[in-house]
Amino acid sequence: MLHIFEDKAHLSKAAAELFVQTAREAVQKNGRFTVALTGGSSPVQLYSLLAQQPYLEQIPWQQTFVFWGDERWVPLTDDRSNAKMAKETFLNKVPVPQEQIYPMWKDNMEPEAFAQQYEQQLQKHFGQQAPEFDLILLGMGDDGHTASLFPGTEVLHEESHLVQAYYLEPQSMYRITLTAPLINQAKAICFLTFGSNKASALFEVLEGERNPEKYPSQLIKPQHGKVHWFVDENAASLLAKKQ
Ligand SMILES: O=C(O)[C@H](O)[C@@H](O)[C@H](O)[C@H](O)COP(=O)(O)O
Repeated sequence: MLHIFEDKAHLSKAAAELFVQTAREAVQKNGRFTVALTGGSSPVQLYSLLAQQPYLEQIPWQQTFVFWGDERWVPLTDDRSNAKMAKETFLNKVPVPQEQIYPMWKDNMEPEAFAQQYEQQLQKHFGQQAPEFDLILLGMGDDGHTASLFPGTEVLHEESHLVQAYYLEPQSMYRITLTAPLINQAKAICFLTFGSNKASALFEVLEGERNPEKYPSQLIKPQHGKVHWFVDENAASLLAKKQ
């Protein structure tokens, strides 16, 4: 479902409302809310809103469990860390129990072994139930990547694992990512996409020919859940169908 907003401020406010509503419904139904966060610059405004009223008091923080959609394999003190950014913008300011926050990093561990451990943590969290996140937030790069699902990478074909680590040659670093089959089990997914630099990729992903190898965001098609594209007018400028 496509939602076009005037600008980043309106988009972020609507995303905060979606976060609140999804969290409250999940807790009402299942007693807890499980979310995967995105990194990058797109969610910064949303995250700071979540730590402010009225959202702060509307979110059931005690029942919230926080995972990440992807991460750069860097320590939690590194400025490139998605976990560091989320902690600074909201997690350190809200009453979510520390032990319910699962950053994608552990000192003195290899990324591949860590990815396996993260997968086990997810399996433990979901127990007998299918690993369905209540909400996964995603960004999209101007090359059409999402999470750490980059064009032309092996991980795009992963079918058996929930989490993968791999070396991303062009960036000379390891990345950890939830895989597309896991993301697609989510009950709700929300892409945060704004700026004219995203317009061309957004057009290709939503209205272009199917080519997920080149535009990995096309892989994101939830089996049972909903996908919300929260975009601003600049990002939507090349779309023919505006709703
Ligand atoms: O950076 C990350 O952690 C994510 O891997 C990545 O998928 C991100 O969401 C997009 O690159 C969009 O980034 P921006 O929000 O900075 O445009």
